[in-house]
Amino acid sequence: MQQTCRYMRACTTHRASQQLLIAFRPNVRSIAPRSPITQHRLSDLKRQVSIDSRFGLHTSIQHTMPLDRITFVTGNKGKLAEVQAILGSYINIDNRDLDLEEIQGTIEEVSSAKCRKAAEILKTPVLTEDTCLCFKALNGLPGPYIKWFMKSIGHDGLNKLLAGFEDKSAEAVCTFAFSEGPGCEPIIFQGRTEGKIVCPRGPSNFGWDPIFEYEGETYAEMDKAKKNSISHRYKALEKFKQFLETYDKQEEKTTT
Ligand SMILES: O=c1nc[nH]c2c1ncn2[C@H]1C[C@H](O)[C@@H](COP(=O)(O)OP(=O)(O)OP(=O)(O)O)O1
Ligand SMILES: [Mg+2]
Repeated sequence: MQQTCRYMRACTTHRASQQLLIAFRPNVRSIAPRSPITQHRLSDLKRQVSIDSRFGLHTSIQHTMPLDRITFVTGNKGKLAEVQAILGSYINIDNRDLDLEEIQGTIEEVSSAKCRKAAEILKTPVLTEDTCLCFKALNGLPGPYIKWFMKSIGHDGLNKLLAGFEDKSAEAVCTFAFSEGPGCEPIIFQGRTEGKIVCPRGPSNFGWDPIFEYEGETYAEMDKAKKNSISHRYKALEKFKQFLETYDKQEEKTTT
């Protein structure tokens, strides 16, 4: 289902500013569905906003911006192909490859930081993604640092990391972050698939696919449609799709 919203978006996460805008402009709606707006008296709101403006908080209104397309920011062709296959019939996907800094931290922190930066640069709704591969025997490492491990030690080295452990189980974790634009706090959608680390089997055209086995088949051995129906990425995108549908309904309700 594609979305065609015909109202303006108030690009602010500040609750009082949202309420004030809605009071004055019937065609302005909050863009922060996760933060319910409480009913304040308008005078209180005005006072709060003027107090806030002394501290430099400000509200920007973007022009009508239908959420019928989204920019997926990634330099990874494998990710892009899967996102297009899973999400392409729900929303139009543009791709940009930006060299975004990936900070150290929890999965959610890394993903949110990437998304905030992308929204600031592109000034448009953005989707970013960060993938982790977590070995149980190593307490979740390499986790978000899997890209650097892959580059330096490859499939063979990743297998050797687990040589001294009985437990070869691993979890693939996919974390999407969506922001509606600069200053809009990212919303996180995560999917996890459990598998185990094995010697490489199948074509080597996407990262660690050949060494991640799920129910007897590596991701690389699987037919693409099958991977896209059980993968960490699929599970995360299912949550994002639900969000898009809920969001669409909320917006329809507020425009009638
Ligand atoms: O389904 C997957 N199957 C196999 N390998 C995968 C998968 N998904 C990501 N990968 C690899 C790519 C990169 O080596 C690392 C994640 O690092 P990550 O920073 O998220 O990806 P990236 O830098 O290639 O692209 P981006 O521009 O979106 O940050 O795991
Ligand atoms: Mg990356």
